[in-house]
Amino acid sequence: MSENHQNGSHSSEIIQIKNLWVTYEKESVLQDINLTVCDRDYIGIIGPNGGGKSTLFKVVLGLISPQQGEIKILGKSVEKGRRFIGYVPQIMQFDLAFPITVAEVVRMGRLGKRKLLQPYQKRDEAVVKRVLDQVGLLQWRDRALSELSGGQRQRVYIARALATEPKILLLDEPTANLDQEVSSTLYELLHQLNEFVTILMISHDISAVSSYVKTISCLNRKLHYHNSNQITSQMIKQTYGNTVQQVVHVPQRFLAQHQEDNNNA
Ligand SMILES: Nc1ncnc2c1ncn2[C@@H]1O[C@H](COP(=O)(O)OP(=O)(O)OP(=O)(O)O)[C@@H](O)[C@H]1O
Repeated sequence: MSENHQNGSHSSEIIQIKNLWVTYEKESVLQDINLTVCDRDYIGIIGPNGGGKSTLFKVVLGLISPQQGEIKILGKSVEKGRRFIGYVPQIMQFDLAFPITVAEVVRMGRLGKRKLLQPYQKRDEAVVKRVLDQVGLLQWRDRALSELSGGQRQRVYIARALATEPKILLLDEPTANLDQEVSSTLYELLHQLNEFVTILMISHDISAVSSYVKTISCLNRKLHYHNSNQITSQMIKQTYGNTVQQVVHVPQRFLAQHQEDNNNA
């Protein structure tokens, strides 16, 4: 069963996941995951700690192999298709004492585009300039990474992912440790990038997610895709298995009324 686009609103399929199972030490962390991601989708993936969100990204990136199931990226195997993915991991551990400039970090995104030991080409520099401009940091290109704020650094890592010229961006908790205002600016940036790139974003910040993404997937070992960005109390209970306020502290005003909630009212 395909988990999304049952309305047939999009055409080109970017990622297809079918009957995917991942097991660590006899414990199934991902159970029969089915998901179709289409061009320019912007999917927020929410779920409890340990629900398998990062594991899902790792399988899509080919960092771990599933026990069962199939993944296609632009119709290709993970091995061939992952070059179309730009990845922004959960916590970027850069030693800020290391003397590296913003442009040098972003240029790392071009490493996979060159032959070993080949110097950077003019085209690499043009891409670095373009993506720094896209994230609003062109004037910071020669500054040391350590001089930037947390929000600006996150933009640098997004620019590094964009420098790979991806069709898909995977972001794992991009606003972790950022305050609300900086997070909002980052979500605005992602909204702009979504005009030309498909986005899958893991977040615990479910009230923000519902404001910015197009659709939501709830993952707690099993995946439930919702063809809407409206979060209902039923979705939260289904995913977190408990009452909403106890588990995720989401203000009631962010919860859309589910059809059954309305019927029961
Ligand atoms: N390499 C591993 N070996 C064994 N168990 C693992 C491994 N990686 C993850 N796990 C376990 O798999 C489960 C899912 O982990 P995962 O990191 O995918 O969850 P998550 O939803 O991303 O969690 P969080 O929101 O806390 O980041 C957890 O119980 C975790 O302990």
